Amino acid sequence: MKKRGLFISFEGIDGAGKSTHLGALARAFEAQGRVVTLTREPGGTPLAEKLRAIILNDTIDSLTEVMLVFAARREHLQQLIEPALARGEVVISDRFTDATFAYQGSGRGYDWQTLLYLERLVQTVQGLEGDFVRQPDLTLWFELDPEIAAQRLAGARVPDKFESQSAAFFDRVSHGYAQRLQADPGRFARIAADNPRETVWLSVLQAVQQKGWLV
Ligand SMILES: Nc1ncnc2c1ncn2[C@@H]1O[C@H](COP(=O)(O)OP(=O)(O)O)[C@@H](O)[C@H]1O
Ligand SMILES: Cc1cn([C@H]2C[C@H](O)[C@@H](COP(=O)(O)OP(=O)(O)O)O2)c(=O)[nH]c1=O
Repeated sequence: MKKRGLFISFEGIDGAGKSTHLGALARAFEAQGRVVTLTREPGGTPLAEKLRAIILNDTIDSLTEVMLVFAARREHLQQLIEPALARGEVVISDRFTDATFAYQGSGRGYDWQTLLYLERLVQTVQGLEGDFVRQPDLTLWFELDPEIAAQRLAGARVPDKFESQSAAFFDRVSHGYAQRLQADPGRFARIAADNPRETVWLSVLQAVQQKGWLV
């Protein structure tokens, strides 16, 4: 029998440790016989990757940025995520829509209500029982003090447009994630990302096991 598709997103401020564990989670699912699509936002398709390059590197007005992010998401959903879920795969995405609320909404101060409207518009997809708004089945929120994240990133890689933002910006981004969790607590698992890598990995595994998706 075909397995039900699963959609998992990784969220948190830059440097929180998401990329460190994405591949390991994919391998854990593959070891238990699941087909995994590993992807990221902005990006995941050729067009969305082109938009990513603009979003991450160009200085653009905040509404333009929001629309590019959502355009990339629509393309990503339609071309990659929905087909993979329909095939019964596990889709693991390095960021999804919560990042828009955290970065464009709380970080940059873009109007939250407009983001909610665009989210509904862009993420409405067709299901067997009618249209619904696609959200991840589980969002792993890597929670880390912005000061620690900045220390980890210093020297690790050349910062892009967002990574070079101030600690105050990332404080606001963290509050944005907290607000998203409050609005839909059942979808989130909080990962204490200030722990050593091995402990963080066990928290990731435990969150997925608690859902009954891995043994
Ligand atoms: N638990 C941890 N403790 C210390 N350093 C870490 C930990 N997890 C990741 N790192 C390091 O911190 C940096 C940022 O991690 P990364 O996974 O790239 O974060 P993100 O994908 O969330 O931006 C990398 O240099 C990584 O090796
Ligand atoms: C998905 C998304 C990402 N972003 C930002 C957050 C990150 O700083 C950046 C790219 O994320 P990420 O892939 O985590 O960066 P890296 O490859 O350097 O680890 O895009 C937004 O501002 N809004 C969004 O909706």
